[in-house]
Order: sequence, then structure tokens, then C-alpha cells
Amino acid sequence: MLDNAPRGTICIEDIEIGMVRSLRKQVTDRDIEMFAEISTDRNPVHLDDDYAHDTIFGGRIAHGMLTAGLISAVIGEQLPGHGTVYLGQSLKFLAPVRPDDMVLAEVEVVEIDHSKRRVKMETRCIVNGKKVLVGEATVLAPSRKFD
Ligand SMILES: C[C@@H](O)CC(=O)SCCNC(=O)CCNC(=O)[C@H](O)C(C)(C)COP(=O)(O)OP(=O)(O)OC[C@H]1O[C@@H](n2cnc3c(N)ncnc32)[C@H](O)[C@@H]1OP(=O)(O)O
Repeated sequence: MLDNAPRGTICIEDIEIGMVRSLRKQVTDRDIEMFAEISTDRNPVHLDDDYAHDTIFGGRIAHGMLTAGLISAVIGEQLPGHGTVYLGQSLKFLAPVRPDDMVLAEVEVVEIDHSKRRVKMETRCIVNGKKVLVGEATVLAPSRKFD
């Protein structure tokens, strides 16, 4: 399930420190199976109940990069939005995301370099009020001058 968050582009000229955008998505078994298919990462901790039961997680969990993909979606669809180029992203996976967890993915602008059109953002994913992923993104933002 995806929020009906506004889509589009916020150009570098309109981006301000402290701006926040987010989406909510429930991570389903189907998402995990599709991500395994697309990425070819078939680690049984994601796909095999019996195997996952005997791990530190006690059950299947989502791929970390699937969760991280939700950050990419906020950046590419909302802030800055369409036309953004991802330059870098750090990630720390702090807690597992389990099938059917509702993930809130959030990005917050912390630094803007207008001369280079670069924006740094704190990025985080939250499940039931707990941070499961944190990191920092650097992006090249679209500009009205290059429309
Ligand atoms: C490749 C794929 O197929 C596999 C995947 O995608 S797996 C899915 C993605 N990963 C996860 O879901 C893991 C989520 N993380 C966790 O569940 C926990 O971090 C952990 C179980 C791995 C460790 O938790 P815990 O044993 O409770 O560790 P502590 O909280 O006690 O912390 C101990 C120190 O380690 C530091 N630390 C913990 N997690 C991270 C992290 N993700 N990145 C960096 N550092 C981490 C923590 O700060 C503590 O440090 P300190 O200096 O001792 O205070």
C-alpha cells in the first residue's frame, strides 16, 4: 500500500533546509519474492521459513536493499523528485523489516550546495516508531534553469 503523496519535482531553487518528504508502504511476501527475483539475491533468510526460524531474526525478513529502495522512491518521486540523479547513499540497517511490516521512509534536507546543485539528506525508515534504517543521501537536483 502506497500513500497518495504528492508527486513531481522540487527544483534546487525551491529546496530548503529542513524540508521533509515521506511515503508509507507495507512490505509484503510478494515484494520480497519479486525483489529476490529481480536482484537474484535468494538468501534463504528472506525466502525460507524453516531456515529463517533458526537465525537471530527468528523468522523471514526483507532484503535490506528492498527497504532502502523506498528511500530512493521518496527521492525520485518527491524530493527533489523527477529528474534527480542519485550521487551517493550511506546505509545502516539497525533492525529487521518483517513481511507485512508497514515502513515509513523519510528524507530530510540537511545541506544544499546551490553552485553544484547538490543536496544532502538524512534518510531513515521507521517501523512502529522504531528506526530500522538510517543513512545519508547525496543527490544532484533538477534546476529550472535546465528545463
Ligand atoms: C545480503 C542480504 O541478503 C541480507 C539482508 O539484506 S539482511 C536484511 C538487512 N539487515 C537487517 O535487517 C539487519 C538489521 N539489524 C539488526 O537487526 C541489528 O543491528 C543486529 C541484530 C544485526 C545487531 O543488533 P544487536 O546485536 O542488538 O546490536 P546492538 O544494538 O547491541 O549494537 C551493538 C553494536 O553494533 C552497532 N550496530 C548495530 N547495528 C549496526 C548497524 N546496522 N550498523 C552499524 N553498527 C551497528 C551498535 O551501534 C553497537 O555499537 P557499539 O559501538 O558497541 O555501541
